[in-house]
Amino acid sequence: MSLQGKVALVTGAAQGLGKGFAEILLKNGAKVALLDINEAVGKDLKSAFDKEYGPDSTVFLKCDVKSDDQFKEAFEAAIKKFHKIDIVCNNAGIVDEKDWERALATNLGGVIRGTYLALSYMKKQNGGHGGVIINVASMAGILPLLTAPIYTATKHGVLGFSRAISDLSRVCNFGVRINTLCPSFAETAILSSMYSADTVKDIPSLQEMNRKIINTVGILDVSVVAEAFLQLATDESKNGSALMVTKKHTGDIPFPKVSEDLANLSSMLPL
Ligand SMILES: NC(=O)C1=CN([C@@H]2O[C@H](COP(=O)(O)OP(=O)(O)OC[C@H]3O[C@@H](n4cnc5c(N)ncnc54)[C@H](O)[C@@H]3O)[C@@H](O)[C@H]2O)C=CC1
Ligand SMILES: CCCCCC(=O)/C=C/C=C\C/C=C\C/C=C\CCCC(=O)O
Repeated sequence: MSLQGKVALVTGAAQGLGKGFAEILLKNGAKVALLDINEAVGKDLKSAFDKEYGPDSTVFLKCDVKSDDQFKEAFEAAIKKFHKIDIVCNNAGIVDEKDWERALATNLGGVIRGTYLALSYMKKQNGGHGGVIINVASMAGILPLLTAPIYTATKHGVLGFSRAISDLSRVCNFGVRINTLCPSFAETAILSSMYSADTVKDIPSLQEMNRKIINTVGILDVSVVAEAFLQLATDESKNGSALMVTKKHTGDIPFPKVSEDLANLSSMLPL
């Protein structure tokens, strides 16, 4: 699928991976609605993008993904500006092991809200013309990160929700592909939480353990994760994929698609 003339909406777009996703979309000819809770950083990024891609290629919309109202208003403002939406990336996420309800509402709640809103605008049954949703989980959606159990739970939730809703979208012919991105550690501000009291509380040995984990698995460049994101957006054979991105390998996690072949269900369960 060519991105020329397509319209995308990215949450948590002001910095880090979201900024990388927005930039690769712009480089490939899409227009992008940049949503973020951080207005100052988001507006600075919009100004930088204006110089490179022209002022009509992006819009910055202040939006907290924890708020139904703000999220809906942002979708409406994006459609008012660009007249349609083809691609939605639910990327905003935080680490907060102390206020676990905030972490859950942001990481999992934000993805669920964003996915339902995207479907309501894009699915064919509502008069939409289809599209693609990319939800950002993490390798911590597949493996446990012992220093961040709440974060791990939210990302397992993102992956589970995305797999189920993508099966539903496929079986019900919504015309919307839904894929999940599962990166390992990448070079962004969120990594500082690996060494902060919010994550490791007052157990210094866990900080050392985090250092060892990161030294062992390495840190990805944002551009590598952005290329993987681009695959999920443009490759129309990717529908219900969960793409893992590590220093060694980028590839689909080989989950079975049970909804397409219920006949193999019993062989997958210990019944
Ligand atoms: N950097 C990494 O090592 C990895 C990050 N991820 C995930 O990638 C996503 C992006 O993270 P990074 O770019 O690394 O972090 P980051 O901290 O650099 O960027 C996160 C962005 O989300 C925004 N944000 C936070 N709460 C928000 C809210 N309630 N509403 C709207 N925007 C909000 C922030 O203002 C910020 O611009 C997150 O979901 C994270 O869990 C996944 C795997 C690895
Ligand atoms: C709490 C900080 C979160 C940082 C962002 C993030 O989501 C990073 C996740 C990376 C991996 C998490 C999963 C398990 C950790 C253990 C081994 C990692 C093996 C992955 C690999 O690269 O081979």
